Amino acid sequence: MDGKTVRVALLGCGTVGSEVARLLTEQADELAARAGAPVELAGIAVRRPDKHPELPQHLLTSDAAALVESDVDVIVELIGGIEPVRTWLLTALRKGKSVVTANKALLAEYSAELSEAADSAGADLYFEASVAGAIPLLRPLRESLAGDRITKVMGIVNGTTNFILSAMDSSGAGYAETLDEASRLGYAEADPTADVDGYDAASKAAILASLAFHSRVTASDVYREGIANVTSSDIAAAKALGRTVKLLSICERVTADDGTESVSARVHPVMIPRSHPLAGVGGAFNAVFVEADAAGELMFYGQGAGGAPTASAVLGDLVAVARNRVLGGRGPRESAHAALPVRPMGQTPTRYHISLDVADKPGVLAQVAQVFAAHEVSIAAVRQRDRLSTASLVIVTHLAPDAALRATVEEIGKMDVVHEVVSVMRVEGED
Ligand SMILES: NC(=O)C1=CN([C@@H]2O[C@H](COP(=O)(O)OP(=O)(O)OC[C@H]3O[C@@H](n4cnc5c(N)ncnc54)[C@H](O)[C@@H]3O)[C@@H](O)[C@H]2O)C=CC1
Ligand SMILES: N[C@@H](CC=O)C(=O)O
Ligand code: NA
Repeated sequence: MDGKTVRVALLGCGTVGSEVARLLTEQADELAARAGAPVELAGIAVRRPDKHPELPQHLLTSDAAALVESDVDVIVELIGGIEPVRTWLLTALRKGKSVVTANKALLAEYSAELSEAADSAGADLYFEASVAGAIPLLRPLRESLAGDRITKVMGIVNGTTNFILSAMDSSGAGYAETLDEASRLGYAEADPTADVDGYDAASKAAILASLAFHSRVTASDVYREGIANVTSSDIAAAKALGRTVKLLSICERVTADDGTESVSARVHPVMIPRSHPLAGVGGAFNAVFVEADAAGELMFYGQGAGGAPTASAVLGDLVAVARNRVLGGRGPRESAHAALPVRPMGQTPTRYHISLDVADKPGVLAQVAQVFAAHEVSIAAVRQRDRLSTASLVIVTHLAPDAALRATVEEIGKMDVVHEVVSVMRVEGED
């Protein structure tokens, strides 16, 4: 062992923090060998020390701010949320302490400020656990693909919603009971509306788009729809067409006709063919496709949530920052030099699947088709099935600006011949 001991402060000891504490203790010798110096857990900030008889009592404190200011080299932040964590981490970075965090909500809004603080003091800011849990994804984007031009990053990055959608699809299980189960298993956020309303996936999309396109994309730049409005009708409509419903984060480099580039970053439910590789990603697993000019298509797959998988990514970062300190170097800095603007959702090209119950009489299909034509939306496929007095009409469009598709759906919903708009959902993964 050649370096001096790296002293670590752990902030938060819940689902992920408790696994980090366990692995740090159990694997101390291995971690020291990999880092080049002993990695010592110097203190653990918890809200109520008396509630943690399982932890070494001499390490516990309820004063996280004081622990941050104490003689430690690295802060591992696993509390979550914006404040007071943001202030503590800025203080730590400005004093040259390195930070490892899984806090996507914080990074998606304040990564510029945090990175500047890290740069000015020569400290490291690592956050592999913040997106897709255990899956090595951010370091491949930041480092392995630094020589390529990434065009798209698309995937399932929220374990809780994937767990719920998989259950709805396979067993028809209810939404609320499946969400409770996801919380019990440690997948859901402290406030699970962050998962089901798509905020968590939007934060992750912001982090992914920023890294992939060397730009600054914040969570508020990301178009967001969660799964709260996904109904059993949507699931059934998808099944009837050999598709399934997934909540995807989609980050794309969009090139306009005049050659100018922008970034589209969005989170919403989509229908994808059952044959698509993302369709088979079940439970709390995550999977992300990356497309790059030279590399072509890459797929990253693994456990995206849960204590131990997330702790794996945290410890990987911890070894990296400890090694950097031992060797006297730093990891890669934030790279936002391309500064691409964010394209509004309305101008982003998407495709829709629309299921309608319409009056079963001549000319209805032509009337519906006229509305599409009026909005310059071209239809890729139509399927009609007659029932007693109504017909079911399923329409899949070609790519069109999302605003035009929305306007089409709104107008169709108002037509007298349309009895019900049964399901409307964007489509991905088809030619
Ligand atoms: N659970 C998961 O699967 C994943 C979680 N994350 C992120 O990791 C972070 C931690 O998540 P979990 O462990 O799931 O949350 P958790 O809610 O289980 O743990 C957070 C802990 O922080 C403690 N805490 C709150 N305020 C504190 C304070 N002022 N001082 C000391 N402790 C305080 C809470 O009492 C709780 O024990 C969050 O940022 C979350 O978004 C990231 C990837 C996956
Ligand atoms: N709540 C998140 C946890 C991991 O980031 C999820 O469900 O994916
Ligand atoms: Na990860």
